[in-house]
Amino acid sequence: MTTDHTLDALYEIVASRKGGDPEASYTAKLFAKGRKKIAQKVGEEAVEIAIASLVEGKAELISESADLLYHLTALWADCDVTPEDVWAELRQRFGTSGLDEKKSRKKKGEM
Ligand SMILES: N=c1c2ncn([C@@H]3O[C@H](COP(=O)(O)OP(=O)(O)OP(=O)(O)O)[C@@H](O)[C@H]3O)c2ncn1[C@@H]1O[C@H](COP(=O)(O)O)[C@@H](O)[C@H]1O
Repeated sequence: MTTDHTLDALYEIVASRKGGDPEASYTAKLFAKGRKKIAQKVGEEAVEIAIASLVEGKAELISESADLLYHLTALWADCDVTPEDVWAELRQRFGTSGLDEKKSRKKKGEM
């Protein structure tokens, strides 16, 4: 099953930068620095989100969330994980009860 999601599109672009020119692309430079650096960035961005949610505004939370998702796609690509692997895991957790709830909310006009 494929999804049509901004994160899928971002992942494609980010993954395509692997082995690219570090002078031409921040993402290529990040891959060149290695997994430790990418993982560190993911950790930093997660902390920045936590801080933004507590003491900064909604705009900062959105901006930091975008930074985290970008670095997370880079970490997935470096580890040969695809967004679909993660969506499949989420769908499995969601289970049929989640799908039933979605149907029922749609019927009630809540979605
Ligand atoms: N979505 C992003 C994106 N989000 C954040 N960033 C970069 O991530 C960095 C995070 O901010 P920091 O302040 O932590 O950066 P920094 O201090 O320079 O980072 P380090 O020195 O710690 O590595 C910034 O330099 C941003 O430019 C991004 N860089 C690229 N993209 C997208 O990635 C794709 C590929 O872009 P290129 O990297 O230009 O090829 C494009 O679609 C871009 O839109």
